[in-house]
Amino acid sequence: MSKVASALTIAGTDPTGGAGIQADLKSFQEREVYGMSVVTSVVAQNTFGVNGVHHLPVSFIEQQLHAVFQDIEPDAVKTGMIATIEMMELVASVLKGKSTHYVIDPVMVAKSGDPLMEESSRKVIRDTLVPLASLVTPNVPEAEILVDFEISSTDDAKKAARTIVEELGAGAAVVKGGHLTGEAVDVLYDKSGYHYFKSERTNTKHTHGTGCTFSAVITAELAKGKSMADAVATGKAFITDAIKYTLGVGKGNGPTNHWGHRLQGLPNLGGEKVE
Ligand SMILES: Nc1ncnc2c1ncn2[C@@H]1O[C@H](COP(=O)(O)OP(=O)(O)OP(=O)(O)O)[C@@H](O)[C@H]1O
Ligand SMILES: Cc1ncc(COP(=O)(O)O)c(N)n1
Repeated sequence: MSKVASALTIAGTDPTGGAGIQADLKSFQEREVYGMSVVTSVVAQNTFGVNGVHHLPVSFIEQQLHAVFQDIEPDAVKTGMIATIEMMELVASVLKGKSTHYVIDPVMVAKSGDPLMEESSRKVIRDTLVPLASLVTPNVPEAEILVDFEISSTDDAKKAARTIVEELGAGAAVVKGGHLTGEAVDVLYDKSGYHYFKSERTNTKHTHGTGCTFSAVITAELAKGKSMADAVATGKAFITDAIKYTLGVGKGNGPTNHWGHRLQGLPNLGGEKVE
């Protein structure tokens, strides 16, 4: 019997299921990868915003990581919300020297504007975790913090992606264009050069958890042995449909539709296309 690919997410929670660990596990499942999760912070949030954050003790995060790695070696790992320097150092110590694919979604601030990473940790992620990553997936504000310059165009995003690889030491970087205007263009830079992933911009407020889902799908594809460019292409196609076929769940900025990719041509299965 061939072994199913497995992926581990190390991240914070969203009890309403649209972002964080919950979105990651749904994405792994949709891509037919066995999903595992280690919780860093329990977040009381919904589609309106964040009401409270409870960081787990670092020793308990370590115990969870030990439980996973003692038993099931994941084919790929992704980190999302890693709020404190101590948590970053722990994750770095566990992943250092491992050949497992490692995707960092450097979650800093939720779409609602609520902080998910301590201010003091924002630069530290550059030195502790970024050099260990196969791929870093910042949005524009996160990339600006990592590279220390302003990003207001796809050209700036190109420069940022290259800087994250050549100066900060990541294997690859994709700077997402969700926060820019015009078509939604994501720029990947890896050892083979630049790759562009473009889609129409859907006019919707229901984009809670887009970054989590995008990076989780990429992680799942890497776990299955896909190339970096193919994995990002699948992530982009998946998130485009997940945004396009809105679910109408939640009273605020709703979650994306993890079944969206199944709905192409079948718009009555539970998602409404945003026109
Ligand atoms: N309105 C939109 N229409 C189409 N694609 C979009 C839209 N907004 C974002 N995207 C795409 O969604 C993915 C995630 O990008 P985004 O910049 O929103 O990430 P993010 O800010 O980290 O997300 P989040 O913080 O909500 O998890 C990218 O592939 C981006 O191009
Ligand atoms: C635990 C956790 N991780 C990541 C996000 C980012 O998602 P968004 O920016 O869409 O709120 C979030 N809200 N919560």
